[in-house]
Amino acid sequence: MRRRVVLDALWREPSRLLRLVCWSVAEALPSLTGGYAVARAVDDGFAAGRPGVGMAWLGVLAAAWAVAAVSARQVLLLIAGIVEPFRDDLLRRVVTGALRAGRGGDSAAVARMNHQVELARDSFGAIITVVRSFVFTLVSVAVGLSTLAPAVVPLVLPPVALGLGLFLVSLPSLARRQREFIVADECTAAAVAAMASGLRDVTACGAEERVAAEVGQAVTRQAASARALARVTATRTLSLAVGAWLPVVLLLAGAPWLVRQGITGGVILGTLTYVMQSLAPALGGLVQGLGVSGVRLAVTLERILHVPGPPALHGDTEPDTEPDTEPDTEPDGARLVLRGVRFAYGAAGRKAPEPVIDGLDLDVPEGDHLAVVGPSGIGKSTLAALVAGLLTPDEGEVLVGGVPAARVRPAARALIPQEAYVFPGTLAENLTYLAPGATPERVDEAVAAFGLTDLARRCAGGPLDPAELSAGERQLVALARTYLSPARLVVLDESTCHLDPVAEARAEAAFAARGGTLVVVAHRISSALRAKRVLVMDGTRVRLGSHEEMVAASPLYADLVGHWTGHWAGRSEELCSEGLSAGAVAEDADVSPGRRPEPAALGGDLNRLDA
Ligand SMILES: Nc1ncnc2c1ncn2[C@@H]1O[C@H](COP(=O)(O)OP(=O)(O)OP(=O)(O)O)[C@@H](O)[C@H]1O
Repeated sequence: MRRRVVLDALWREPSRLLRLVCWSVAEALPSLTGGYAVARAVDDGFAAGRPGVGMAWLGVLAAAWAVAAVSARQVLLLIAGIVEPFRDDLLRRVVTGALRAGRGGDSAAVARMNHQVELARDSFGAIITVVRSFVFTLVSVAVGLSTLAPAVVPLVLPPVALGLGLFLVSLPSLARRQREFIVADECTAAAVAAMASGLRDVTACGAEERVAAEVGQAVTRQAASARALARVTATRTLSLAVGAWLPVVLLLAGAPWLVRQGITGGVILGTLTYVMQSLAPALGGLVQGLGVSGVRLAVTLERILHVPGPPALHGDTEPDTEPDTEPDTEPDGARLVLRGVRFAYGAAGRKAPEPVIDGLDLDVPEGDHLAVVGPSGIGKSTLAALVAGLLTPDEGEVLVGGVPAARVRPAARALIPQEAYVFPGTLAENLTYLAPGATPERVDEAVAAFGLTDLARRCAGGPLDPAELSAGERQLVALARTYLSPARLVVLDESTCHLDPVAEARAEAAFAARGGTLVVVAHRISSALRAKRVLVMDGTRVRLGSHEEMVAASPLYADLVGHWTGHWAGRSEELCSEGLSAGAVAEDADVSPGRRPEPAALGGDLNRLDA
């Protein structure tokens, strides 16, 4: 397919090709006459004491260069006449393909392909130029040398043939490495572009480490392919050394022998001119041009024409690096199902790491309100990231509305991490970032529901300076933003940790009343009390049930509740004196039967209990 497209472009207008051959002959005149003119200028002119004759031969050379300059212009126009229709043909295929695939509106895909078409066009033009130049130069030099002195031909053409052969032998592996490098380069560019365009969301979701690891992987892969390419490029340098410089060495070393054969100094100088002025640059251009443009043309044509190629990077063991084009899917509701989920941090190939989550089954029906509790470092945030599709399980599956979490349309679910993200814009802009169509009434409702009225009054429609907001205010903005969003699955990963208990209760109540499925990684045990069900993570064991069931069934949970109770029993009086709602405090301080009061020493923060 690729070969046919290229040959079609070359043979589309045979008369143009013929004219190109003719002008190429004219352009190669300096290569044909250069060495001969120099030899004659020296032997018959300057060395023979006839500078006029010498200058006349140099004049012949100058005339050849003048003809070559005019011819170069014609050659350029003729090559453009071949290359531009080639480009049009490719572009037509791209646009037609996009329309047939029903991607007429995907202007970004067409623009990307258009860029590939431009690359293919430039590469094709470069290849025609260097191959044509090398062929005509080689033939011209061979003719010129044979005319000048057949005895020097064995010192020049065999090394050139050897160098050319070496290059052609190394070409497939050079092409493969070059291709790998281009693909790796594109992967890095794609990873960085995706990161840059989604920076705000990356920060908002707390996915910095994961994204940095992904981009880092792409950079490492590119560095490896660059090193591999550099190694093969050394072969290219060797072929240039043999083809372009060995004849020079042979001529200089063999000069005494040549002189004994009756070869004059002028002829040796003329032969050196042929080698250094014509052959070496032409061979260099060929090696460089085919090595870079040839491979680029093959790769871009492969993309444009959808020809399946060899594995993209580093042989068969490497993962496929083609961008994942599977579209995001709208989930059917917000039921959350985990089946046999196992997840461990650590790079493939290293010693198998301990799983953070192992064999987890969980069914959270739509509309449920689940609190996740457990000691610090047990895997609550990992579970939240799996549910939000930021991590993919090593085994098992995480389904949201029947769709694998990583494939769920981003707008359908939201994860709010501890570190809330507020950008420098107005409060309204921050709140409607995930819901651009939200009415002012809805925004006011969210402002009231999350206790942002004071902040709204303070900034009076002006821009927020995130650095001037307290950590709690930033969390309230992030919570209200998600509240307004269309997400049906909301995961709060300790995203209320900077709020006081009253504000936390108000925020969770707002989300519970909003509908959809709510998963709260609890920062305080009061979150668990408000939830319909509690998931207690204890090592890789988990228990699920109502608060009462968990108090009875899980010693760890009973222990956590006990610590919390003791703390808040001591804090309630203090909170009342700070002017907080007595009802809210009473709710927070409510002690259900079965909770063991403990001293206040550990405070209300669940994470202060170690596993
Ligand atoms: N990016 C990572 N790479 C390697 N290990 C990690 C990574 N993130 C977390 N871990 C490890 O996984 C385990 C679970 O971490 P996770 O953050 O899920 O716990 P957690 O229960 O949310 O803790 P906390 O309540 O303190 O936030 C910990 O041992 C942690 O060190």
